[in-house]
Amino acid sequence: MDKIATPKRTKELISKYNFYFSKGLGQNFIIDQNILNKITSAVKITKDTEVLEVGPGIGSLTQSLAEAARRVVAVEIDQKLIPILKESLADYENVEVINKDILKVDLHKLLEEKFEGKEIVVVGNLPYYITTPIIMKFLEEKVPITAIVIMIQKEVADRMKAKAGTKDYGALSIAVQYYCDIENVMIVPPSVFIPQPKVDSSVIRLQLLEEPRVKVKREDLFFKVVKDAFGKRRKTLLNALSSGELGLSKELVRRILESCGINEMRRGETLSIEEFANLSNLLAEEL
Ligand SMILES: C[S@@+](CC[C@H](N)C(=O)[O-])C[C@H]1O[C@@H](n2cnc3c(N)ncnc32)[C@H](O)[C@@H]1O
Repeated sequence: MDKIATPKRTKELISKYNFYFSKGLGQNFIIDQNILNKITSAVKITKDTEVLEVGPGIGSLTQSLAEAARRVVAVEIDQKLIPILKESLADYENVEVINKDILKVDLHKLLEEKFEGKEIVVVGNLPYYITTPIIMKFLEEKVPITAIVIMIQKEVADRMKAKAGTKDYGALSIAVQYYCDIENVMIVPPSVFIPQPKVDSSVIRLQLLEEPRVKVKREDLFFKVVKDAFGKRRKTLLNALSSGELGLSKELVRRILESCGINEMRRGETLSIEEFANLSNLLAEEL
């Protein structure tokens, strides 16, 4: 079948199958082939590239990916889309569609079963209601992937990229920057989707680092310190860390901050990822 990313072809397919959009599943389909071409080129496909696509919808992006990549496995939760995908992807022998919730998939098993594993890239115009859980699942489970190329709400992309001391900087910035380098691909207006979302979207490429950006003694502790520090943004570090889930005493927090050379009156949002690592490493020795 020829390319379906035009308003006319998309509407034809949707009406042929009596498909109705589910807002709850974050369904906004791209109807502009140029955008799909740019996403596909951001995947930086080589002869070894295998793609795991999250949420193929009616298969518009899947078509472009399948033309360039060695293999595409697309995981779609909505059973109503499966017959449409069968039709739109009928000509692509290197595509497999799996009708599952990506959050419930055993990713290591899936990758092992479906791919050769030389270079796996996760790609998706993600359902916005679960963007962060999806990305964090891939990162935290340490799935052997090279990169993640995703379209997400611009506001969420801004938070991922944010640097210390800015208003967007938070636990999400640290979590993503701990595992990845982040590259901007483009900003996408609502007009290229049906139905149109209310906000701008961003396409970004997360390039997985070979080693996390900073060395930490205990990863769980590092992320707990980050969580507590940002939990109460208006509090000083001393107060935030001594009233957080870690249950640390003021005396201990004061001593650790002093050993790290961090002023206790600073707020979590001013600490760099290196400072958080330093702090959690000293704490690891005391707990
Ligand atoms: C924003 S749409 C993108 C559709 C298509 N890739 C495009 O760009 O036109 C998000 C897609 O993710 C699917 N989806 C939502 N939640 C999902 C989940 N938990 N697992 C897998 N797919 C999901 C939706 O049904 C929808 O098809």
